[in-house]
Amino acid sequence: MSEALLQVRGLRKQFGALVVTDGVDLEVRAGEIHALIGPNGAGKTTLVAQLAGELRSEAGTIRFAGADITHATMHARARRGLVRSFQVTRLFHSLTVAEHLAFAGVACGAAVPPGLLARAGLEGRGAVQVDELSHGEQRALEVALALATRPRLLLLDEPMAGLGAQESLAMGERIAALRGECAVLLIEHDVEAVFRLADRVSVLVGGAVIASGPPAQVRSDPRVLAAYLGEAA
Ligand SMILES: Nc1ncnc2c1ncn2[C@@H]1O[C@H](COP(=O)(O)OP(=O)(O)OP(=O)(O)O)[C@@H](O)[C@H]1O
Repeated sequence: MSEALLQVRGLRKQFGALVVTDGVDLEVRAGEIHALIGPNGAGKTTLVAQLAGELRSEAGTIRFAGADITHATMHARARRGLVRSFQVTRLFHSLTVAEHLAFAGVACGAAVPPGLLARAGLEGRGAVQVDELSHGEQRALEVALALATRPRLLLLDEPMAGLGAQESLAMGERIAALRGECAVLLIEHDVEAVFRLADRVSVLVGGAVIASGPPAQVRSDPRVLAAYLGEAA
């Protein structure tokens, strides 16, 4: 079988005496929706920051699209197509949706893909200032901004957090529509949404991946039931 798009081996991060990720092994295949689940404090957000290049790792290797990117900067990773979504609420409140997208296009030196607003559920909202968008629309814009850079792997850290049931469903549909176009590594606490959406699921517990595979297999894995899903499902 060909090499996975993302190959993580033995990745480790500690803050002072606290070891947060510890020997993480993970593979994400091209075009798949891969969910990363696990209990609070398991190290999911830390791992995503290590993958995106925001946090340096103390040990381990990260290969992406055939290259060793373990020591690459965040920008170098993004140029290769490894991109995380950023919170628009941390960006420019007074800029419009269209202006944000134009910036994202300039930042990655590519034209914004056609139809991006419609695909993000933001059709007709280009002229609206970001601080006038609903929370759900802001989260949708975050995904659209990341997609504007034409990623090969999109890292999404809880894109459904704080959304209502309808908005969550719509976000799930938009993520599902990316399947085959770019790979997605999705951190999500809504276990039902994860098992509906993902092609494969990895379970992070205590800073290490204890199981990885198709949803049905992971869901019935005794180690996963004991360490996490027994309480969540
Ligand atoms: N910058 C930091 N400095 C010190 N400790 C940190 C830092 N970032 C995270 N931690 C600690 O690392 C542990 C893992 O945090 P992390 O946010 O990665 O877990 P998580 O799996 O994403 O949790 P959640 O599901 O609750 O979001 C926690 O104990 C957290 O307090």
